[in-house]
Amino acid sequence: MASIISNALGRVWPKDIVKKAFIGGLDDAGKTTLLYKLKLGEIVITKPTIVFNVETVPLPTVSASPSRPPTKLECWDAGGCRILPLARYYTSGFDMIVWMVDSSDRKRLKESVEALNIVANGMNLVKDIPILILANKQDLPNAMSVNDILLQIKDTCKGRLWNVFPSTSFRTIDESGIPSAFDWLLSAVELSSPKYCATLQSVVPHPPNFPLRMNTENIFYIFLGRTESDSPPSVFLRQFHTYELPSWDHYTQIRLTYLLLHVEGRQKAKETILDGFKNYIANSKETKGYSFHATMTYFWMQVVHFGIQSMSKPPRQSDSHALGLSHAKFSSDNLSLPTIVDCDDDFILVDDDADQSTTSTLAASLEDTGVDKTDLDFRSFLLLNPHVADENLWVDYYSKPVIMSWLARGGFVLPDKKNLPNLVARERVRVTS
Ligand SMILES: Nc1nc2c(ncn2[C@@H]2O[C@H](COP(=O)(O)OP(=O)(O)OP(=O)(O)O)[C@@H](O)[C@H]2O)c(=O)[nH]1
Ligand SMILES: [Mg+2]
Repeated sequence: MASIISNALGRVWPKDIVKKAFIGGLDDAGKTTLLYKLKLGEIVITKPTIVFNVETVPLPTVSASPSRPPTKLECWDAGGCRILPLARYYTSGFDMIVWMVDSSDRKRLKESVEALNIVANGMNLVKDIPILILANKQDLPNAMSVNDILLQIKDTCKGRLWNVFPSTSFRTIDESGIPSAFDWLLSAVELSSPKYCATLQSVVPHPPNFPLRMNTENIFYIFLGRTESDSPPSVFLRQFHTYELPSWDHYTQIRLTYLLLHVEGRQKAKETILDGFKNYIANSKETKGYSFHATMTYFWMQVVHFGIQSMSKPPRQSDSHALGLSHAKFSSDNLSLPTIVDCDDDFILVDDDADQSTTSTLAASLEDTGVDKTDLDFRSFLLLNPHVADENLWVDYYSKPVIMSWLARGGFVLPDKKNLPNLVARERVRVTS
């Protein structure tokens, strides 16, 4: 009887989901302060933690997020001084790692990265779980930027889902950067779980540098729905080459851009996308009323590429196999963070991809396997980059007269409002005082 009542109550008031987080970092990084900020909503006076503080706290979320199943975090706040050498004995059964860096302590960044390396890579138990790096104490004037920290840490996190977010406990929760960071982390945890397809409704990350415009959320859900009935990548790419895609809308162009960047690497894909889109519009029956726009095409290529790089994770091996791709092509090296070069078309993220096989070869090889019915990585990409659903994203970068000019249509024109999204732009994601 008791169980019937508890089941019925469970349906009306679903039980909280509890995820387990390992909160690590050097001593003095601000781990305990964060823990009690989450627990009590205020700053407490801390002493160096000897072993662990363990508290279950409500998940801080971005207020604009649609409702997730109620989620709590069981946080294991590890003492930076004494526990890190012993961390390997404790880090089992965790769903995520939160790594805190004191952004104001430039001298100890290397030490922090080395400690993270021990925790993240020194033990099998946490090999696949996502890592959120909090660039903490952003309220201090000399704080290092997210980008400084990201560039130091990227090799340590290679091959897994990770991201760096700015944070401070010395602001209100809404202004602390913490909700966006944990939104990303929970999405990453869900994406790491084999069950994530069933919980899509609960995952709408909001990367802090791309706030969602009104209506984008609805379009985003439509996009997610479309991934379920998408043709396999091989068929889709073949249709692109034979000018037979069923539609030529924003979704189609984003998916094409995503697949081509993934498959060919940025340098080769740049050509395929610019020339290919131009030819497609000229030759397809579905493109009446469209004209090729070089700057817009380039703009979206940059946004999608930035999104792929921000995911910082190669497709799961099983997906690569399902897609009929060689593991070498999708090795984590290929998707490591890019180098940033300053060249004549703004700051560009560059992949030095050695493998430059053509898309049509890929389409053929994918088709040979006959097993590429899933397109999970594009779904993952959408989940972590919902802003790509916003067809008007260019408005933040270009004024209308510039983007509508003949010059911009015929060739690439730099934005007149702000730089194109790139790793450098992440620096601006700072907590303002
Ligand atoms: N300015 C600033 N100070 C912070 C912030 N977070 C924590 N602190 C301060 O940093 C110091 C260390 O904070 P703790 O939370 O004890 O650091 P911890 O990482 O738990 O340190 P251990 O327990 O020794 O590993 C304290 O003086 C905090 O008040 C922040 O966001 N901004
Ligand atoms: Mg502590």
